[in-house]
Amino acid sequence: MAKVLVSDPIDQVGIDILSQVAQVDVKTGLSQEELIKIIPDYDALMLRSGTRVTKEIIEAGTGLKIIGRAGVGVDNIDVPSATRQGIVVVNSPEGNTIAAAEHAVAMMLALSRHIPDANQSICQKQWDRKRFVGTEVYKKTLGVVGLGKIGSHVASVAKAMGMKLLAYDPFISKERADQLGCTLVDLDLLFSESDYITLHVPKTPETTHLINREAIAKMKPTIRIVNCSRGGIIDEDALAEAIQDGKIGGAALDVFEQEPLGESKLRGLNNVILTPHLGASTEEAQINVAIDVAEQIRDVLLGLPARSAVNIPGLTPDVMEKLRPYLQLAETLGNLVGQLSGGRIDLLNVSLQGELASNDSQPIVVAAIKGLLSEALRERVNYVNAAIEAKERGIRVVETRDSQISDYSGSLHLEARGSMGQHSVTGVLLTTGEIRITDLDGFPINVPPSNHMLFTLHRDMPGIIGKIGSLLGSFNVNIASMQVGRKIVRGDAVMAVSLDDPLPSGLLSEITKVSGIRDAYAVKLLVNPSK
Ligand SMILES: NC(=O)c1ccc[n+]([C@@H]2O[C@H](COP(=O)([O-])OP(=O)(O)OC[C@H]3O[C@@H](n4cnc5c(N)ncnc54)[C@H](O)[C@@H]3O)[C@@H](O)[C@H]2O)c1
Ligand SMILES: O=C(O)[C@H](O)COP(=O)(O)O
Repeated sequence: MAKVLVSDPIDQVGIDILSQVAQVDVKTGLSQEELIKIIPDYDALMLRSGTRVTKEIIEAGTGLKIIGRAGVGVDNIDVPSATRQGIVVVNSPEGNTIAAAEHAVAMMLALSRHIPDANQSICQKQWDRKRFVGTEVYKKTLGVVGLGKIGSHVASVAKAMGMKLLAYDPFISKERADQLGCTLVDLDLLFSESDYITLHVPKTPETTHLINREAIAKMKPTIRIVNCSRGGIIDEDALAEAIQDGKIGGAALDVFEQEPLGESKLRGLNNVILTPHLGASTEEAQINVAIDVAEQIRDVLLGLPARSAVNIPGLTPDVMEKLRPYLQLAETLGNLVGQLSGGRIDLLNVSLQGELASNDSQPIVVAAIKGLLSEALRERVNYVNAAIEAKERGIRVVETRDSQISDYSGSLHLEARGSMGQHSVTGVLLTTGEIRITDLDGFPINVPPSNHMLFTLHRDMPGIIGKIGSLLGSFNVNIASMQVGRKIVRGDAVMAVSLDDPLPSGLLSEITKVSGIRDAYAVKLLVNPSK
């Protein structure tokens, strides 16, 4: 039975889903060393933002197939290392959107009406109404930085409260901003015109310290800043200084450069509200993310695709069902062209022809690369790391589509070029789902792939087929089927022979010595025996 480690608190509903297919161990608060020690035992890891999944943990997790983040941000996971190791990383992109957006709105209103300070004062038995006169958000300008899922919801709620909306998001269309009632502006204008700023961007090199001394200098002295996105988007020292110097009106932060928050100048300042990364902490959001991620872990452990993988294209089960035979076709052809080419490959051309050209090509291209590399990398290559392995090996992958080309309803053509020359193969799927190899190096053939195959390039002349047959017979190798493809009579031809047995060592070189044989290739393909 598969084993899943849950290293942060997640809702029981997630544990129940995982328990259908795996032994689930919940061990929270582990140190890096403890995690490194136990992770080799597990097939899957499920976590929130509390666990840092470093390169060392990933390298120790030799059995890991999937890491599931019960939330949005995967910045606590070394995704490139997971990808290199072929581990799928999944998250829940929408499960906590509403929770985080509502927290941002709550922070904005709490800042405006001094709610935490007023609460503290009344708890200290004071009745101070003068000190806590607030401001209304109605008719004030809110600058939304990042108009994605959370930013959009905040914008809609703010609109309903009568706020004017400015937005900065270089990746969002004017139409989308218009739909939300936001005016898209540049950052400088957003800084100078806003009464409130709310941040909803991922942490990237561009967004790190987006709110710094220079940015603060452009803002109104009454500005209130809310950050419920990621720590580090605000320069916390610059912010604390600006609050102390009265250069801004206030700030509410849910996320911090270091979490848990250590020594910080922000603690205890007037007009500053701090919460311990509570954006996603609602009952509803925790149920949503736990179900979303646990289901994906369960599916991957059962060999099904994940719907929200961050390091491979997410495929819904119905799309996967449709694509599965094509992935098998692409992998088989990739494996075949890789073995024909041998040596170092520099270029793989993947051409989707006919009806196949209308499919989502990315998984098909990845399957072809996986097949190509499987000779060298065996089970180390999978759908997650195939593209990165190809890149690291200097293999340029070019994809073309032509809906006009195919003789069949849809075909896949692969061409590999490398240190030992160039080879091409074409294959199709029959209506039964079976694969046919329909072309090899430009010669038309029609053969199903089989576990043991022999291909020759030879001169089309009398007697050559008989000689190959006798040679195979003399080594006790049984022929299952044989076919010759040629373009002109007595020109060049290819022979595709399916064998019941592997080619014994030494036989291939005997075959190449037969007069008229230009080249011969022994190929092993992984073929489902039922097909
Ligand atoms: N506090 C919490 O508990 C909590 C909960 C959920 C999400 N989050 C965080 O909130 C943030 C937003 O999440 P989301 O689900 O809305 O993500 P999202 O991907 O839907 O939206 C992010 C938006 O930021 C925009 N963006 C990217 N780079 C930008 C840049 N340089 N300048 C301006 N805009 C830029 C993108 O175009 C996108 O529209 C993320 O950082 C996420 O990790 C925090
Ligand atoms: O990225 C997220 O989903 C939020 O930061 C929530 O993090 P959490 O799951 O640790 O609450």
